[in-house]
Amino acid sequence: MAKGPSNSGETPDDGSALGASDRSPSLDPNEAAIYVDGLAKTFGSGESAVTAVKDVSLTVAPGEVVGLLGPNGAGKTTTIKSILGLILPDAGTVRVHGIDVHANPRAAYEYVDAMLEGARNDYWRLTVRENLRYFAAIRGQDPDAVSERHDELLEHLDLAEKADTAVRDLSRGMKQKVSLASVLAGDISVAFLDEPTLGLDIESSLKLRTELRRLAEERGLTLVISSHDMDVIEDVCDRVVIMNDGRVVVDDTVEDLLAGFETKGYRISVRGVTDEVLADLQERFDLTDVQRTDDRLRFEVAADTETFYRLTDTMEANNLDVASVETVQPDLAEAFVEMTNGTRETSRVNEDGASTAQKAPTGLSPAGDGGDQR
Ligand SMILES: Nc1ncnc2c1ncn2[C@@H]1O[C@H](COP(=O)(O)OP(=O)(O)OP(=O)(O)O)[C@@H](O)[C@H]1O
Repeated sequence: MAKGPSNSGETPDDGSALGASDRSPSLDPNEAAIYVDGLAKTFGSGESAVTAVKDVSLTVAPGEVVGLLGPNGAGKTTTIKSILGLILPDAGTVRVHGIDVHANPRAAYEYVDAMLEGARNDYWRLTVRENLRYFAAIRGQDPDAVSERHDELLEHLDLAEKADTAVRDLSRGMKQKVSLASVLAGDISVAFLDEPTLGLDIESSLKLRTELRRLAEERGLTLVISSHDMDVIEDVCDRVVIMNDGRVVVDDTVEDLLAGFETKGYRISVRGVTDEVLADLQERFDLTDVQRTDDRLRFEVAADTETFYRLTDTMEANNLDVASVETVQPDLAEAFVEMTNGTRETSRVNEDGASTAQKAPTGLSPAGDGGDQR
């Protein structure tokens, strides 16, 4: 079993925060598996200073699976390394299961591990099982005492047959799974996984997603996953945190995030459209991907329900023959691009913050209640 919330007997010392923000995450620091409040970090000084993280607050409940996304340079790695105690922030509090990571790094380290850069953490000359034993041992566990759990892990990750093979002789996808198994071998309760499905074929990727959900649901493992594969995020994560320019710009369930896209799209195919009618439609509606073939016109249109009815009325009034209408659902990849390119992200945190917090099944707050993000 993954370790439960703080059993160290340590009482969080709220006064110890490094200039904690007045915008505190809603989950109690003792209840949260991960508690970050007002995190800030600038590298270098003077003209060459780079502010990597500006004022990041987030909480993750035990057993929750969160996707951490953002474009290059958004501040994800700095945030993760700060939670792991690898970077000392300029300001902010970071706790793992109630333990202040910077005041008590060794105690916090008992609970947390990370697979940050793919399959680099393993010893390629050792066999798969030897790697697991090694990583359990450096976490202070007797490898013989946990061998049954390791067998189970190997079984679930489809690595049992390769248990006695040297890691260097495995395929890239297999190495990736060994890397994950090594992180989990130490019986930690919080894991950061960077691109966990990289190099896996579809079947292995799907199996791994199922396994990650099982570990979260059955063992209460808390996971923070970053991936460029939005399908993985959609499949595995309860919640998505999107960072941009050193800040959290979205903190929401995948479902609510997509539901927030009021304007869905439609793909329409229609006959009998003259150039004049097309010009009129283009002036009145947001048509994209317009293609004409023979007598048929195909286009996409971004429209809420009301606009869609106005469009169908217009088409009817012009005696157009509608051949087909399909809805185009927004997906997470689209949402991500919009949230990190446009201005929408700031309004989402500011306007939706409170209501999202109520809707979220975990009862966690989104990215604080605005504060400096305004
Ligand atoms: N050690 C460092 N020294 C100087 N600048 C740094 C350092 N680490 C990160 N940065 C800068 O801080 C900003 C945030 O970087 P960070 O690595 O946290 O972003 P990221 O979201 O993880 O990006 P990526 O997806 O590219 O890994 C970037 O502008 C980066 O160049």
